[in-house]
Amino acid sequence: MAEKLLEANDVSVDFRINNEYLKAISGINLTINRGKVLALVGESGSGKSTFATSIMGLHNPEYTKVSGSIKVAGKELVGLSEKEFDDYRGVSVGMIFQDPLSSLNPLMKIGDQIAEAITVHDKNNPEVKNRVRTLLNDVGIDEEKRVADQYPHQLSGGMRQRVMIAIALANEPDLIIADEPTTALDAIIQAQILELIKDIQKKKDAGVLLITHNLDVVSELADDVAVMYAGQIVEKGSVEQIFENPKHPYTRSLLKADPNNVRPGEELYSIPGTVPSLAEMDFNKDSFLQRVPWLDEKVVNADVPEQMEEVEPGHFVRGTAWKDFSFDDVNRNED
Ligand SMILES: Nc1ncnc2c1ncn2[C@@H]1O[C@H](COP(=O)(O)OP(=O)(O)OP(=O)(O)O)[C@@H](O)[C@H]1O
Ligand code: NI
Repeated sequence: MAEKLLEANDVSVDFRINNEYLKAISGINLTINRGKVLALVGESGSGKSTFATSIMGLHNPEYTKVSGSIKVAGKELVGLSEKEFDDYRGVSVGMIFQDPLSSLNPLMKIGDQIAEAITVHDKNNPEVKNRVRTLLNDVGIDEEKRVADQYPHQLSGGMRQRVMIAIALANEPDLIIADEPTTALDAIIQAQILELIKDIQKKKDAGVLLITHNLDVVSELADDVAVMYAGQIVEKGSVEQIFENPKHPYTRSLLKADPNNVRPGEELYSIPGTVPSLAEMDFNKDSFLQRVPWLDEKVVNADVPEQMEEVEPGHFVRGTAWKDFSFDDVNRNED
């Protein structure tokens, strides 16, 4: 049996807004095995970061409720105190954020920040300096001595992201979460950083949760894909299943709207409508159907079975409306 590094079962997150709790994600079931990359995709506002943040224990408990079960390397995280989360964070799981500049301390030298990430958990380690250099080397920085003495603003965006990755790796976590790790970088640097994440993942045999809007990146890096819409997983499976045999109309729409697929001279398809706000969400329905203009109201408003349907081994789809869809339907006009 493959070792499960992440097991999320029936995970929900509610945010308190104006004294009322609103659900942002609901019923999330996802697993990542050792050595595997799971890509989480979906439009802006679908709940991807809300899920990632719950694994890191970074939601403010004063206005956030996380329920269900999230196990990392077998350890239950839901219900941990902040102190317990502090001991866990960075040790079993490391996170790479989109914007390194806002996550790094502007007043602290790079070497000291990496050392801090190590020493938080092993304060008297005499080898810290060496370890910092090794980490910088691991993320492809050759001039590790010079870089260790610099401040974040003295580095390029790509270098800063490498430093962030070094920090995420400081304690050799089994699980790495990368939330849009390359969005702020230009194309060449993006490719280098992704290559780096892939190398590290292979070398450490880590599990990776990769959140990205770039489906090319997904097809290159991911083993499995989960598609999120309006706070729920609407489809999941292997990367081949999702790309070659997409079932849910949302998955099909996302693939069709992929800018990597647009041919020269062709206009890029954009999905009509928008992702619902938290107040508008209905977790008993297949929310995406509201954005399919030609669908019958009865179909749109039908309640959806709680369990996803397994359409082929390991390939799961939410709801039933997809059964009536052909691939061309995504394209269909109202007439
Ligand atoms: N702390 C919060 N308080 C209230 N609402 C929140 C909070 N964080 C996120 N939300 C809401 O939850 C929903 C999901 O947001 P989330 O950031 O998880 O989406 P996302 O899929 O990561 O989007 P993006 O691709 O833009 O990063 C959105 O409607 C967002 O406004
Ligand atoms: Ni996000």
